Amino acid sequence: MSLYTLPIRPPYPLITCRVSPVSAPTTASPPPAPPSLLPPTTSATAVPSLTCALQCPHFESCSGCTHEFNLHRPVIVDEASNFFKSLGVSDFTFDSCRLWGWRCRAKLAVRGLPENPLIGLYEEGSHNVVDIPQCKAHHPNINAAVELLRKGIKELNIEPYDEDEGTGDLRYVQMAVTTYNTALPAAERYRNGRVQVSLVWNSRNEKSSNSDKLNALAYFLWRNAGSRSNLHLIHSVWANFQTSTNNIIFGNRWRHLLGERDFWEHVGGIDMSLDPSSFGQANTRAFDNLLRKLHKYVPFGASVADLYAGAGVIGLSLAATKKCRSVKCIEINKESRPSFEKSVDRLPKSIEGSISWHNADTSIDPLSWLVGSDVIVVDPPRKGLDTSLIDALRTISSHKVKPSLKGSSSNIKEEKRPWVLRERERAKEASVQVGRETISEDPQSLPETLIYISCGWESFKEDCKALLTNKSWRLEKAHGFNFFPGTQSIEVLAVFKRSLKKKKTGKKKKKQG
Ligand SMILES: C[S@@+](CC[C@H](N)C(=O)[O-])C[C@H]1O[C@@H](n2cnc3c(N)ncnc32)[C@H](O)[C@@H]1O
Repeated sequence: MSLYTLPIRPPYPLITCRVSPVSAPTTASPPPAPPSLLPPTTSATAVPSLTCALQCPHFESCSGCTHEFNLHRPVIVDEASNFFKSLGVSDFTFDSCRLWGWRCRAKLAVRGLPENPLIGLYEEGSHNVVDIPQCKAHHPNINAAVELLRKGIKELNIEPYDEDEGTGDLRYVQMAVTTYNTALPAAERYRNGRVQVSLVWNSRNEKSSNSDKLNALAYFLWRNAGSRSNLHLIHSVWANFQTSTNNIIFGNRWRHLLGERDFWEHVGGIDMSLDPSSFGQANTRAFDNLLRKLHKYVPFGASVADLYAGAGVIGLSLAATKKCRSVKCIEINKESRPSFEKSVDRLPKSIEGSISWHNADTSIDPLSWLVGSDVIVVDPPRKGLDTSLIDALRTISSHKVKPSLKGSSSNIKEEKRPWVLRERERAKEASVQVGRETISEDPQSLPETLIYISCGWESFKEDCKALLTNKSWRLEKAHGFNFFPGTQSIEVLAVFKRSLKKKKTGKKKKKQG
């Protein structure tokens, strides 16, 4: 196959259908369904479910999607709506977002043989890899890049990884699409996204014996679809080195091989740099919708703590759009730091507040991150909030914050635990401060707003109940976003307000009359 015939255009139109508040879509037109995939019915009543049907040939063999119909409204939306209603929030909204071609970031296993590589996801409950060349969730250019990779593996005799033997060259590939291209009209950017390819190579480093093959594969991709080719599909090629026999996809060593080093995306009103080693949201457009909704709940000039921050996209987006007095981002993965630093450099120069990023574990000494901020944003992994953070949030109202002589620290019980002191010291050393530290936050203030962004519905429900049971917080708003169409997962944005204790005045009520 000639490379110039690779499908860079989506086989189906990219459609967004928006539903808010919870109701059926009215404007979506479906992708043309391959006849063989249509359910055996022609009745008019079947039309609504087909309107938003997945129509993917890999459905059922691949574990990526679990639901074929009504992509615009996962069943869990009803449950979420009822859950929030039971907690007093009856105006839960759900944004259906883009239904096909939404995944801009995919990690795919590479198995099989050089002449017949399998590039895809594991079959449910097994380690058998299913090839998914026509995945309907992937941005179409991820599928195009996968086809090019497959061709390279065959031509260059690259050995896919053999899990049982621990042998082979290529273990996984991460494909991430950037739609940041200011040379194109805005309406064309998504469709013309370019792919950053990260090859997870089964060797310790770039000097290992199979590194010639790695370079040959990288050059193959670049020669055929890099910036000098007619088909500029590949943004860059990276290598990650991993020899461990566990299930962890990435090793610690990353090398940029070809193409642009920096990968930019425009979300939440800012330009954001994302190295392949940093966490990035898979559904870029839906994330942008969520960020724009989130902005509404943060007052201008607020002090914000962004916990589980990754490269700090939420915090930086708030710093730029809400002119925050201070923003501190807390993240456990040190690899996210360079992306944060590059993104800060692109913020408008007019931003005057203090911005910092801390390489720290939020579960250790969480109170120290909460005090001094007006708004806390948490965006934990699927397992939800760390117990120590929930405890700190639940008891925060009872912490007495007295003015200290230096005015620089709160009077929360003097810390003596050595591991906490060590973590504080380490986090201090590994932090990045931008802007004026002196105008930062009011060390006496306690947060009044908690914004919880969740990708794990079950853990969210537990955390939500835990926050509400002792009445330290009340739920004010909740919104859902279709981050993962084809699955039963949704992303939730929930806004909590801290219940302020009523002061006892000591005055007796005057008797009437
Ligand atoms: C769902 S991601 C969100 C990242 C970021 N908010 C974004 O949207 O790009 C969760 C992040 O939490 C980080 N994380 C996990 N456990 C953590 C912990 N105990 N302390 C701090 N960060 C943690 C992960 O490394 C990951 O970057």
